[in-house]
Amino acid sequence: MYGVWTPEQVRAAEEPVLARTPEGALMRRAARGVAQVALAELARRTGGVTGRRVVVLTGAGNNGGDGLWAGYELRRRGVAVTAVLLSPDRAHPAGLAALRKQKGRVVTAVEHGVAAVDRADLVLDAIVGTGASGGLRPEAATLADAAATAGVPVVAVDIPSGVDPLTGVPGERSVHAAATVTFGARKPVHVLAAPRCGPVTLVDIGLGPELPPAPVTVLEAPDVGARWPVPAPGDDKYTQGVVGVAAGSATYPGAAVLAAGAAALATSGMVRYAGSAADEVRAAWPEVVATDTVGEAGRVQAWVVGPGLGTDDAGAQTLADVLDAGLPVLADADAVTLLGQHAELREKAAGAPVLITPHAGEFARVAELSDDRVGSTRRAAADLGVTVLLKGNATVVAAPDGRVLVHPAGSAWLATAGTGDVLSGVAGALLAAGLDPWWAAGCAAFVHARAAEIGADGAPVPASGVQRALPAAIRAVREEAR
Ligand SMILES: NC(=O)C1=CN([C@@H]2O[C@H](COP(=O)(O)OP(=O)(O)OC[C@H]3O[C@@H](n4cnc5c(N)ncnc54)[C@H](O)[C@@H]3O)[C@@H](O)[C@H]2O)[C@@H](O)CC1
Ligand SMILES: [K+]
Repeated sequence: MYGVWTPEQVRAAEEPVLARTPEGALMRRAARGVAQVALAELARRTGGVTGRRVVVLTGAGNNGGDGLWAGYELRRRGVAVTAVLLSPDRAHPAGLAALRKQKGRVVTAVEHGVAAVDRADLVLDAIVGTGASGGLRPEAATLADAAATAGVPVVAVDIPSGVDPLTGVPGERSVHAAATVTFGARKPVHVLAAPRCGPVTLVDIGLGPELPPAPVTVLEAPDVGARWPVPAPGDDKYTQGVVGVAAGSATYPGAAVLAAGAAALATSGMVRYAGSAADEVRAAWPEVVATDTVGEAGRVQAWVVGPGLGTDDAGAQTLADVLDAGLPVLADADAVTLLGQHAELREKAAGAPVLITPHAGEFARVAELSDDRVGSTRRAAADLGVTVLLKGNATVVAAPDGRVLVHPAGSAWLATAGTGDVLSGVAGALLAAGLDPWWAAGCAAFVHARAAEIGADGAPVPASGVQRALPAAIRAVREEAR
């Protein structure tokens, strides 16, 4: 796992390091890291570096300074470098002088910049970094658009300009980077808007000892694989955790089949099903023990409740029964809507080991959702007293105690009907196996996204295909944990 820090925290950590290092040393180190990635990209894409053309889109602040110093490093390796100054009188003086001394070309008129971009092999986006506010201004946007139109790859310095460093929300016009080089610590944009950043390289500038505990964690395959519950020699079907699924209806049996099947594939304990889709569940998954009501279901260690449940009185009663059982509960879909509608259900859930898994629309029924998805999820978890998993291309998970993780999906194949039901089955099975809700949510989100990639393999995959790929995904993360 690795951490992500806010731009404000990174700035605060930089201060003491800047104070004890010679002037400009940090920026030089950052710039060398940028140049290294740029050289590797040039070599990979064009087969060489000497004589290749790189354009540095240069803003007014230190991000522009990084770009100019990177341009200087590239000149020293024989690259033809053109810097386009967006604020000529505020360009970083030392960086500009260094580039000029190495005979780098410097232009200020946007049309000259566009012409240079059109002919470039690579563009460095040093327009704006963590000092950003809002989307790109018109001149910068014209240059970024020129790179996109000409198909010239962009390496972003620190962050893709025009994308909010804290929330990852792109402004009206912003940079699409093929790769990003960041300094000192990863920032939220790198995981919340991962597709905008491309692969992120982290350059060490010595901030480590000055950084506070990471406010956001990102899980990696070994973290998930090492925690995935598998049977030990002394286990039987009960000791590994029995998960109950109260989902689906005669009208929507699919949700029940997807959730119960996913639970059966996720862990090797036992799955019980309670609801009016019992026949369909039994037909698809003969190993699931199906009954018509929660009361008849028998003992379980956790409940999955909500997908296809309905939001009528019967649905509310089922959710109340499940919450009254005092076991870990995964509440999804209609169960989230019901929580939004009934204060007494929210009271039952508060402080209990409950995990809710809303998409943005469902989230808005239980809490306020702003552009700051991490902040909104953290607040919702604290206010509701439950662990919250906010779905999206980047999944955000927050526990009431303040722990937050983000899982960037890596692909968008999960954007299809029914995948949420699969996720709820997996997360519920992990709750039944004894994982705490935050870990259950994080591990489920990870394996779910991996299953989508495996199931899709380059072509759209339906939810049942994601479900089928769960064993391969679990196998892969367990393998990586070895
Ligand atoms: N503090 C340090 O010593 C280090 C800073 N580093 C770099 O410094 C950056 C932060 O530098 P700054 O604080 O100077 O801020 P930035 O360079 O990110 O941006 C500030 C400037 O950009 C302009 N600006 C803001 N929003 C804009 C927008 N939407 N479009 C166009 N221009 C916009 C502002 O007018 C301001 O002059 C980091 O991202 C990183 O690249 C690195 O060199 C590492 C060391
Ligand atoms: K940038």
